[in-house]
Amino acid sequence: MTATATRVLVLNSGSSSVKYQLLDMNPDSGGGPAAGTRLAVGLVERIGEETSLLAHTPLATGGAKRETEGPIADHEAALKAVAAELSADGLGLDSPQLAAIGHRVVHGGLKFTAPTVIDDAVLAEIERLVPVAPLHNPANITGIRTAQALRPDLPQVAVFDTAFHTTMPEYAARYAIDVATADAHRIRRYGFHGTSHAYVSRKTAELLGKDPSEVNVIVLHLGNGASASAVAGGRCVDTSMGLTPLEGLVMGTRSGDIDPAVTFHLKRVAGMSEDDVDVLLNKKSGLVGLCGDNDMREIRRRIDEGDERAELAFDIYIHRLKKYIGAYTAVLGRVDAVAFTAGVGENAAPVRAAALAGLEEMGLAVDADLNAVRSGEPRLISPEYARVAAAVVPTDEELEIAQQTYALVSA
Ligand SMILES: Nc1ncnc2c1ncn2[C@@H]1O[C@H](COP(=O)(O)OP(=O)(O)O)[C@@H](O)[C@H]1O
Ligand SMILES: CC(=O)OP(=O)(O)O
Ligand SMILES: [Mg+2]
Repeated sequence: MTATATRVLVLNSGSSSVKYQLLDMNPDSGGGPAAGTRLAVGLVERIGEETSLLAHTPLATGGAKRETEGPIADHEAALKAVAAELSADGLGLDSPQLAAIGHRVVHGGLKFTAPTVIDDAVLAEIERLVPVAPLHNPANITGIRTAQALRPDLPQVAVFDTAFHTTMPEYAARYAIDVATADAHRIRRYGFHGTSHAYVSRKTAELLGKDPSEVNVIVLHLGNGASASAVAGGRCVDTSMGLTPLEGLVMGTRSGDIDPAVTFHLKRVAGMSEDDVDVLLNKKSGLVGLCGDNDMREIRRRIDEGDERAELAFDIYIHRLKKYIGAYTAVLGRVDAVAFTAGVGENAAPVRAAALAGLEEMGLAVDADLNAVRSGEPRLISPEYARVAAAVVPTDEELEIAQQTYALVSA
């Protein structure tokens, strides 16, 4: 790495999307903590469909957002299209200012508890974990391989969703199943979205004017994938996702918690195959399974029109969320704040209002005016009298990945 190489490209490859940001980590910082100035941001959606969309905004040049629609077959093609967009703005991957590429990797198992420079052995381990993150790790691997091919000389860093959760106590991480079987197959609760839970719990402490070590926070990361975590003094003590990102909350297309006997029943009685059940629970369940839509905007629109299926889906989603708020209040003993984040948590005021409704005895309340505010900034939505703060705290997985990546390669 040269002294002038202060930029980091972050790739957050999801099952059908890639989010990316190019950041400068050291804009004349005079040795202070790497801030992270965004030079370009973008998103490729609906990869593998006819109507893929690449939206790219070159912030460094002050250029407007450019949207390109048309089929993008796979993650490799998506990354090459992103590289071409960056080049068009003079921000190409060939830049000597690029210090590293940081990758979100969803499953890191037990081995990876910190950001890691990727070599063949690391890549092999991420590959070994594909069966426990089938929607995510393959996309992450393609992202890494494509980036390596474009810039073989650069450090590629993996930042794992699971890392933040490795502090969970054994009694929260273990399933109550035969210990020998669990250990032989490394079956335990790993938890995901950790980069977001870490970032948001820290930002929530900041919003309260406290040090992270002083506060207990329940973080509700509600995106398409969704998870809750209980964070005590900056350390994760429980989280809702498990061996895979299927456990826990009701999600866009995933069932979340379910009696495992449902799967035996589907195979023995309904005649479904292992793969059928996998697809059912991961892709055809959750909100989409309940009402045909996984986008909360569309669900709210349908409810406003009196659609009962959409309303029931919403109620099931909220009921599960409430159960986790209650459970994590008990786990933490004292809660200082409940923080909503990610696409639904940051934007859907009715979800926040419904999730906290009736929890006054637990010290929780929502101020309707504050809850209606739209802003990209962390903000309180609880009235002053509430014993527990409720907040909207926008997540920034890409910034967190960039900071962790830069800290590792510039050390
Ligand atoms: N304005 C909005 N109102 C309600 N829900 C929204 C809004 N914008 C986005 N969402 C929800 O956020 C989801 C995407 O969240 P996001 O955190 O980007 O998910 P992911 O990273 O899993 O793709 C959408 O599926 C939609 O349900
Ligand atoms: C782990 C996980 O569920 O990620 P996402 O929300 O990006 O699907
Ligand atoms: Mg996400």
